[in-house]
Amino acid sequence: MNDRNIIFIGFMGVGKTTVGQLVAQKLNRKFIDTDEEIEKEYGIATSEIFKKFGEKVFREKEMSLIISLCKQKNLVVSLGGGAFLQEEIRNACLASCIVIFLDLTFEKWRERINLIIESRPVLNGKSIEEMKELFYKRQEIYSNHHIKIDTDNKEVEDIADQIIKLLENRRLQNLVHTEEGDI
Ligand SMILES: Nc1ncnc2c1ncn2[C@@H]1O[C@H](COP(=O)(O)OP(=O)(O)OP(=O)(O)O)[C@@H](O)[C@H]1O
Ligand SMILES: O=C(O)C1=C[C@@H](O)[C@@H](O)[C@H](O)C1
Ligand SMILES: [Mg+2]
Repeated sequence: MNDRNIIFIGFMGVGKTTVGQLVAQKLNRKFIDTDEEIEKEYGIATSEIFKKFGEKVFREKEMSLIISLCKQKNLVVSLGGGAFLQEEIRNACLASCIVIFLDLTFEKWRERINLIIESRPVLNGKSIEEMKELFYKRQEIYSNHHIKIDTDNKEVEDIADQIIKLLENRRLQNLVHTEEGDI
């Protein structure tokens, strides 16, 4: 496996934190969840940060944190679901890291709403139709990725194993290409 950071992107609740943590553990890499890092810094939950300081402050923190993480190596990083809205973040991640998009259909995502609704301020007060609209609107920003993983009906463990296998295959392919290029 090369030393580039592995970055997880995707809509709120698709499993970036859960899968990212497991991938890091299996690869013996340090894991960072950007939401958790920002929460640690403020000592309060994301929804409280939004309420007290506003979304703009959260997004600025998100930007400086992710840009600095992109300068490091060997990390597994799960981004907040809205981080890729910022072009600078997208560009930095795509240029220096392996960006993995965890995809989930809206039908499967809606089965998870109860697990996440309380802690995601962006979903707060939205009707299911509004959430659906946001879900589809966000797909465009997630189309900026290196690897896409369909996660419908898959266990977290299987998703993590699939990702590790894929990364290993890519590494082997790159080795072959490099050797061919050297001849
Ligand atoms: N493959 C899966 N199968 C079943 N449940 C899952 C799966 N992946 C994640 N979950 C559950 O869905 C919920 C949301 O997962 P998680 O917090 O990892 O999402 P996230 O992508 O990090 O969201 P956010 O962008 O808001 O940080 C959790 O309760 C988690 O246990
Ligand atoms: O999709 C979003 O805009 C967000 C997702 C969460 O991970 C948090 O970063 C925050 O709640 C905003
Ligand atoms: Mg998360």
